[in-house]
Amino acid sequence: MSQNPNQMSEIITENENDFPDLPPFPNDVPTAPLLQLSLQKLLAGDATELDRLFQASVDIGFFYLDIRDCDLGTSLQKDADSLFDVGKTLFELSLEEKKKYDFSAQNSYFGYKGQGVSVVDKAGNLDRNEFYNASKDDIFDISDPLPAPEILQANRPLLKSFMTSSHQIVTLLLGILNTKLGLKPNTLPSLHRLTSKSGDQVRWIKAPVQPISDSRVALGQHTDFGSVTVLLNRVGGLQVQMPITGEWVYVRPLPGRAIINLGDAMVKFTNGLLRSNIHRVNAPPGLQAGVTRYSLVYFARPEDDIVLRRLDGEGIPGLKSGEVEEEICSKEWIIRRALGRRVDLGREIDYEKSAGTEEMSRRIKA
Ligand SMILES: O=C(O)CCC(=O)C(=O)O
Ligand SMILES: [Fe+2]
Repeated sequence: MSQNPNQMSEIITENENDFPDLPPFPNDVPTAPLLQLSLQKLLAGDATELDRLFQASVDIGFFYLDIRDCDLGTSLQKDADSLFDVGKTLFELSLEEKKKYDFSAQNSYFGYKGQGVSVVDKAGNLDRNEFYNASKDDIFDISDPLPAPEILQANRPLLKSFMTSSHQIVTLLLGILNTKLGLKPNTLPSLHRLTSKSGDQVRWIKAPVQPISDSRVALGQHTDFGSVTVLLNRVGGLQVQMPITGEWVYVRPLPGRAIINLGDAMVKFTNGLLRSNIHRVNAPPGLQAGVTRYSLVYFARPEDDIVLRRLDGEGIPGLKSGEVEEEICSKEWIIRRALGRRVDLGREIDYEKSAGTEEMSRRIKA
C-alpha cells in the first residue's frame, strides 16, 4: 500500500469473494482507485494518515475507512449489520403502511420516500429506489418524535448507538480537516454538535432488481447535501465520476470498510478546496445484478442555522474580488435539495435550482 500522501489513489483488488453471502463483485469492471485510510491510525494521530485524509478530501472527497482495527469501528460495524436486517424488515411493510410515514407534504425529508417520486435527470426520468430516513434529533429526543413503524420504535437504542459512533467518526474527521485548513481550533466540530438541531440522519435504501430492458439509474447523479457521509455498502452499484476525465466508475464494496465522502457544506466552507464528488447508483454489476440492493448511510450535516459560506482559515482560498456568496442556512439548503426534485408535492420542478455544488466540485477538463 502506498504511503505517499501525494498519490491520489491506490489500486484495490480483492480477489476472493468479499461478501460470501452475495454473488461476487466482478473483477472486470472499472473501479475507483480510492485511498484506504485506517480509523485506528487516524484516532492515534498518525501524521502520514492525517496527510492522506487531507489529500483524499482535496483530490476526490471519497475514501475507504478501514473500521476493522479499533473498538469504535467494530462497534459501528456490529450496529450496521443489525441495521441492515432492520432495514429489510422495514421495507417489507406494505406500501400503504410505509406511506403513512412520508412527511414530505409537511416539508420534512425524514421518514419514507417511495420509489419513483423524484426526478433523476433533466429529462425527467424517475428514481427507482425506496428510502427511509431516521432523524438523529428524533432519536436523541432533541425534536418531537415523528410517527414511526413498530420496527423502528423497537430499535431506537440501536439507532442511537449507530448514530453516536458515526458522529464520533465524523467529528474526528472534521477535527483533522480543521487543523489542515488552518481554522481556529474546533471550528468545524463546533458546527456539528451531536446534541444540537441538525438534519443528520440514518438512511436505509432499497433498490429492486432491475429489468435488463430498464437502463435508468436507481439514484441520479448528485453531490451529498451535508458535510460528511458514512456509507455501508455490500452490493455494488455506487459509481463516482472521476475528476479530470469524467469517467463513471464503480466503488467496489469492501468488507470492514465504510465509504466516506464529503458533501456540499464542506465545499462551501472551504470555497471549493475540498471536493463533494458527483456520484450515482446504477444497477449492480455482473452477477450482483440479480440481487436486491440494500445500503445504509449516516449523513452528517451542519447544524440547522449555520450559514453555508466560506470559513476564514489560512489554508482556505479567498473569494474572487466582488464575489458574493448565497446566504442560505443548512436547513434550507437540505430542504431545497431533498424536496426540490419530488414530483408528488404539486410543486413545479426546477432541476437546476435544486442542484448542489456540482459545478464547483466537478473540475473536469473539457
Ligand atoms: O446507496 C449508495 O451506495 C449511495 C447512496 C447515496 O449516494 C445517497 O443516498 O446519497
Ligand atoms: Fe449520495
